[in-house]
Amino acid sequence: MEEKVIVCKDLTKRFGDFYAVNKISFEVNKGEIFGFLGANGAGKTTAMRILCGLSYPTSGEATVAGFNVYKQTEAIKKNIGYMSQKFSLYENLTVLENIEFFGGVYGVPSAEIRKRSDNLVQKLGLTAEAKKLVGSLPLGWKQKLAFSVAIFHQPRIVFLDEPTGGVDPVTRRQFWDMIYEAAATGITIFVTTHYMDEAEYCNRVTIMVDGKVEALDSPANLKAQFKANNMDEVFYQLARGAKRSGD
Ligand SMILES: Nc1ncnc2c1ncn2[C@@H]1O[C@H](COP(=O)(O)OP(=O)(O)OP(=O)(O)O)[C@@H](O)[C@H]1O
Repeated sequence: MEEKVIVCKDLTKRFGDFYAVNKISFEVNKGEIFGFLGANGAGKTTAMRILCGLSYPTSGEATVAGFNVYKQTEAIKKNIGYMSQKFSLYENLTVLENIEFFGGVYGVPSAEIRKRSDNLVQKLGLTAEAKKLVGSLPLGWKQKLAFSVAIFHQPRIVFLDEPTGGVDPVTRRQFWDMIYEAAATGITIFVTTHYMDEAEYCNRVTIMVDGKVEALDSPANLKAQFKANNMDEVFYQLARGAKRSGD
């Protein structure tokens, strides 16, 4: 049987009488690339924050890497990586200093950090930039480095919140190669995106509308189910009925 690394059952988050996340249920398998889609305000960030151990649900159940989102948030944080377009690296530290800093935060021993960081800058083709400030790198490189840093401690799951926002298509493609490589090593990828071509790269995709999971399947099955040529059409069919407007 496939190992489930995220299990959610009727997970709900209420702010006053507003249901930001409304009884969502799904399971994510080990090594899976799980896309989490929805229009602005659908509830993706709220759900993701709960799964990262940063916020408590109002009701429902969830475990992440086997740990309970109500009682074991510290254990969850140790077993995940997180990256978002907004929260990235320290611009005023060099490439190597960022790797050292975040490696340390995530509890990787110093000798191991040194060993792995050399390999990493080499693999990224950043050897010449290793001692340059991250602020001086192009956005695409920053995002690739941020992803590498987010999985530096070899977490069970990495949460990516719109990781490729604003990045050009070629670099996005390279970014996805890195995602595939990480998934092949057994790291589970939980990713939100607004790019529908990226949805096609996921093993399975969830589409949230107004706090609820309206669809969950592989891109191929979703396209068949909605008689659509691409994920853009699937998304449009589901999201056009949304009550919550974007910001
Ligand atoms: N702390 C809060 N208090 C009240 N309402 C909130 C709070 N956090 C989020 N919301 C509301 O919950 C809804 C879902 O927000 P959320 O940020 O999870 O959506 P999202 O799907 O991540 O959207 P986006 O793509 O814009 O980030 C929104 O209507 C938002 O205004």
